[in-house]
Amino acid sequence: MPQSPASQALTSQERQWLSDLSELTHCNPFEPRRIELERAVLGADFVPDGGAAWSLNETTLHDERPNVLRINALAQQCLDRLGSQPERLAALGADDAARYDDLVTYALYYRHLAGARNAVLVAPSTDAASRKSLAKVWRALRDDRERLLAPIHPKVRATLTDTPHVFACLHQVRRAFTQIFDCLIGESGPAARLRAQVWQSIFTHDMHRYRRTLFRRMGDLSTLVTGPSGAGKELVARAVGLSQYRPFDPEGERLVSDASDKNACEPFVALNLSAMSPTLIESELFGHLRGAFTGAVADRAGWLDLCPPSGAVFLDEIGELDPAIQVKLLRVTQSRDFCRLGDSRPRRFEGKLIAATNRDLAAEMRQGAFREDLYYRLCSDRIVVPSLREQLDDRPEALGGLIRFLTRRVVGAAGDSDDCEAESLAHETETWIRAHLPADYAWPGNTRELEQCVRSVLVRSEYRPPESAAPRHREPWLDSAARCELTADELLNHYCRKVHAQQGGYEQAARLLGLDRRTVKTRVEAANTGRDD
Ligand SMILES: Nc1ncnc2c1ncn2[C@@H]1O[C@H](COP(=O)(O)OP(=O)(O)OP(=O)(O)O)[C@@H](O)[C@H]1O
Repeated sequence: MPQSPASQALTSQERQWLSDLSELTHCNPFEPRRIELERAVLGADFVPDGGAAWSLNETTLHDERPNVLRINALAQQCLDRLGSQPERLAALGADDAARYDDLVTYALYYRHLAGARNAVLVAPSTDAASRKSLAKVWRALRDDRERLLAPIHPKVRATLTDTPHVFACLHQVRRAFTQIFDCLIGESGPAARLRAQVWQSIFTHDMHRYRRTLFRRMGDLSTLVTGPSGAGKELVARAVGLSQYRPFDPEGERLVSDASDKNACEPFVALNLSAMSPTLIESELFGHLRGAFTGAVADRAGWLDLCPPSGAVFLDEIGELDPAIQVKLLRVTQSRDFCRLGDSRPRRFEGKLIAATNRDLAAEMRQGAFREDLYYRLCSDRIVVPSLREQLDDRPEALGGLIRFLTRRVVGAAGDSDDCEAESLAHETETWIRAHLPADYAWPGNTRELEQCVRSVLVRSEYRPPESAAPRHREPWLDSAARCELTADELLNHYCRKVHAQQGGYEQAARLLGLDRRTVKTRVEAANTGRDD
């Protein structure tokens, strides 16, 4: 068997390039580091595309980004070159073989799993037709991988990951990417950081370790999603829940524990605790035996029972949970055990628990309204969802992108004429908002409110904000200006920021202010860094 360090099969340049590509395949695609790795892999071929991290916009789909297309082409060239020299592959040591395997995995992901046409593969419930497509993709990927790895020395090849696990991981990556990239939209810094947090909650910060061992254990960690109402907590929970690892069974050519498994429910079940009585919550979660309470006419399995190992139960508004049920839930988070109402036989919860709240759970805990031990069980993996206001403070232009996304959803854009309809509604809504709402409007209902605003403009050509949102806070810098406490520079910085927020872009603000775009940007950034209001 060839020894790792002695292997001369790769030149040092090739080894470095493969190492960079390997890092790229294992990094969080929503962190700025991903862009740096693209730059390292592409060298002079890298094209700056303006983004600090991947985000959805109307023109670029993730697998159509120019840098991704270039990396794909380079990966294919490298595969062709090494493939035409099997004697070099036969001489690879274990470390180099692992690097080469990452190249193969990368190329096969883009060949077989990425791309809009394969969206059917990642749908949560799998019908017969999509199972057939999945089996077809599996066979193609397996055969390609076998062929590409065949020249490697058998003993070295045995150290590489087995193909079903590779396929299961790639499928999971595809599902997670779709859930995060396509559903959690927003071009601001806080929205980008949210996507990165969600990816990390699924795969942790170390994808190597995740693929080696953690993929089996993530269900043991509960996730807590916090943030204001309507900001997208359920969307985040859904993204995490639907992106859990599902092993692949090569015999049955299917992902294990899919919705067709006996007794298993859908992989993501959401319960809104604030809308249910304590008895109903217990019965829904834990299940009950016949006669356990008035109205329990038959035995019933709870969602904790029905949830498949790769699924998730989402408890919305966890802050409202009755103290007696908190105790039972604590047991589930500690030992995964629970009993049905009226039963003493312990049962096991196999899935993942995700909870959300818009309350300050730490404060509730200090006041004794929420159990401390349960709080600490839940908060090891916490995702904080930013408010819409935070997103717009960071980047006022993000409003346009969000409106376009929501109008497409409202109009249901599917073809060219629907697209035009959505575009015109988006324009109408944005114009209305900029003309009628203050630039610093608080959006107390967050993205949900923005969606309502889109609908309202569609129906009534106007939007009436809730009364509670009407009183606006007065920006402190205006008071400082009235007291003549600001320097001319500070005054101009704040004024530029206000105009920029109202106009929604640097270009427009520069026109109105009679300044050049760069000056406006510098002054807005100076006002933001000062953060004195
Ligand atoms: N980042 C986002 N991208 C796309 N849509 C979003 C985003 N955030 C929120 N939405 C949309 O806003 C609405 C409210 O989202 P969601 O129900 O997830 O909020 P929530 O924080 O769970 O609210 P609540 O606290 O009231 O339960 C949904 O229609 C959702 O699709």
